[in-house]
Amino acid sequence: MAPANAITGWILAGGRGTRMGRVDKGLQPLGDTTMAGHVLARLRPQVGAIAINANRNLTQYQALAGPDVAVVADHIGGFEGPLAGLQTALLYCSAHCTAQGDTALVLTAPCDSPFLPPDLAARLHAALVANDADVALAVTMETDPENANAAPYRQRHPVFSLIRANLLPQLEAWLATGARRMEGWYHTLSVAEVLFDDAAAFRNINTLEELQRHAPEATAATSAPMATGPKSATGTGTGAGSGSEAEAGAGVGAVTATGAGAGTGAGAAAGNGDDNNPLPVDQALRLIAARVAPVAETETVGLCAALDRVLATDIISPINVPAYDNSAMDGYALRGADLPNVESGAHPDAGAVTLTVAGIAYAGRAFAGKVEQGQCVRIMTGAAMPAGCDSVLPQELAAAIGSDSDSVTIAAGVIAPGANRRFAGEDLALGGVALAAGKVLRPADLGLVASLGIAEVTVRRRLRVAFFSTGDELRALGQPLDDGCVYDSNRYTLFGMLARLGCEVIDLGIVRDDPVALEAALRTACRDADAIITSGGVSEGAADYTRDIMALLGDVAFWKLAMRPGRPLAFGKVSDGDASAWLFGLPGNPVAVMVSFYLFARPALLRMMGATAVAARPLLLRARAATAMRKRPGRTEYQRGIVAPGPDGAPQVRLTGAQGSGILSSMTAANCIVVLAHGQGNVAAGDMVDILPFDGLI
Ligand SMILES: Nc1nc2c(c(=O)[nH]1)N[C@H]1C(S)=C(S)[C@@H](COP(=O)(O)OP(=O)(O)OC[C@H]3O[C@@H](n4cnc5c(N)ncnc54)[C@H](O)[C@@H]3O)O[C@H]1N2
Ligand code: MOO
Ligand SMILES: [Mg+2]
Repeated sequence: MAPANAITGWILAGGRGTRMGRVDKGLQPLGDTTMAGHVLARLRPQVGAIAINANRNLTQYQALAGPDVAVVADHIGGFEGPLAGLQTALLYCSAHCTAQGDTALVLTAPCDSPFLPPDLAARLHAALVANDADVALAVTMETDPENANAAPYRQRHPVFSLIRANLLPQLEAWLATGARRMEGWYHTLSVAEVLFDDAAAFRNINTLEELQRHAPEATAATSAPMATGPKSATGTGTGAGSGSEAEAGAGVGAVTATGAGAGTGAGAAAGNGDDNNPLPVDQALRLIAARVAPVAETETVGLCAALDRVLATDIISPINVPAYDNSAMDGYALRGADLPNVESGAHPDAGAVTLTVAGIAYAGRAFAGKVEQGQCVRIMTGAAMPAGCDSVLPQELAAAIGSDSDSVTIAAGVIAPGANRRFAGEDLALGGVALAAGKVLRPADLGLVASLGIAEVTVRRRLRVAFFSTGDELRALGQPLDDGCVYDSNRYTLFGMLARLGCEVIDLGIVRDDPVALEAALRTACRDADAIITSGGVSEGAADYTRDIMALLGDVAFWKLAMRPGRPLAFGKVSDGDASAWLFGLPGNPVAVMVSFYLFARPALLRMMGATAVAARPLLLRARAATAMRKRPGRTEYQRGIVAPGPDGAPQVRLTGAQGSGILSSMTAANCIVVLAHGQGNVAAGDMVDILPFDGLI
């Protein structure tokens, strides 16, 4: 078979188009066709077959490409980036390509690179064969446009690669760790780099402005004859990633960290989540945060019912609060210009003035007249400032009050002009954002909304979370405790943690280590819930079917995390027909289930509830260690602690005693978790450590 025939051209058009305002990039007009149209035209002569990998507007792509081109959506949903696109390519190839086994090859090209070289396939193929590599990818020499004197550097373009289709199992294993960057996976393969002279051929178009600018050139390019001719390949190596959006937007690494409690500290090595390379906590947090999204549905509820719910839309203040300038004190409203001049005399009485009381202003009953020079008004806290007045003398600061309360004497320097006056709108300004969407409504927020005269608010619907315990050894309350059995405590801890978060809970009970029962429970949970929390069965036990069934029903990664407790964790999406739910498979040990919940499930559930990233992040504080603490570097440890004021009044923390992950009493005794960072070693008494206080967390 001629090399070109063994190659399936795979146009990566499944991105979100984030940098272009979320438009479907491939369908953006460019010259005489669309961006994907150019890529198609340039790839077609180079390959045996061609397919477009798109996640939106599949019909339009089909119309653009014609009937001989397959249009294929990602196998895993959620716009997971080019590596998911590549997985789809390899799956597609195993089912549809004429070539199979060693000879089947996929050539990827992003839909936003309309100037790709006409000899891309030929040169990558020559290098792949010459080096007996898994992948051949394009490299260019680039110079820094900001610094003409800087040395040129090698730029790898992983989205322009020729890859063996039989690498599907390796790719799937890699994806199962949650990793999504093309370059990351390529580091595990043998890669041949091919240096192309024409760096401009790999330009990708990221903005509408660039699209317009390149239009004339693009039109010319499609009609130009295609040059061919392989050049020599260079060996394997590493380099920087391509600037293509397809790659940049793909990796979960592009998502900002979610947070506290991660504590990887300096020197956290990148792990992929297996036994030998446990995944650092912050990486797992990022992987999870990159996938979950808030539920879309909202509801409008009365103010009291909104407590602990998540605000769905900004609350814009319909009024100024306070609505009018008013007094902060009971006393005398006056004109600042009438105050005695501090400089006017050495004798304390020298600068005193006496003002005539012209009337009285109550909260809710304003003084209607105008205050003239030399006058003041007796005023109560909250009463509107009388016209002409800008300052209030608290009554206890008056030097003297006339016998009929008809005058008040003020000494020099007692108050400054403008004192004790509250301005209209100083709390909340008319038209301003009083509360922003994503706020978890607390008592102060209810009060603030009420101060605006607003009786109802729009909140996200409650999150529905199903949960169950797994394990044949578990007994429900009320059952006799047979030999070798334990009462199911995790379901009660989970109930408490979920209820505190304000979730609608669906308790699916204890599920035996039986594939049929586990599958039924997961399918039910998928249909009824947004998220599923299970405990147990995520480690390696011989009797555990949990992992197999989770994997069967969804795209679930089983990680080993660099943390203790809570080392094993399953996370992913399980589906039943159209229904799907995010699954958090927490470890069975009773402390591990809680730590994993607070660390991973809680922030993700809060994000799904619509809370802002900041609200979802647990708060870490510092406290002094009262005693030494043993700690092994290379994993984050979550020890149970009791924090209290030390001899100097500053927070001081001691451990609760035995820290085994089965010792639930360590959690009940604790009022905080001591978070010992990934890189940290033993802690000496007196060292400062991070703590996660339970108040606010649980
Ligand atoms: N060979 C290895 N063994 C284990 C590893 C490992 O990495 N390699 N990890 C250990 C760690 S760490 C944990 S944590 C556990 C997690 O195991 P599973 O998630 O598979 O949980 P189970 O085996 O089902 O149960 C563990 C433990 O917890 C008790 N349990 C479970 N559910 C409940 C419940 N609802 N209420 C009360 N107690 C429960 C269960 O009886 C076990 O004692 O794996 C280690 N092993
Ligand atoms: O997660 Mo396990 O609890 O570390 O013992
Ligand atoms: Mg187990």
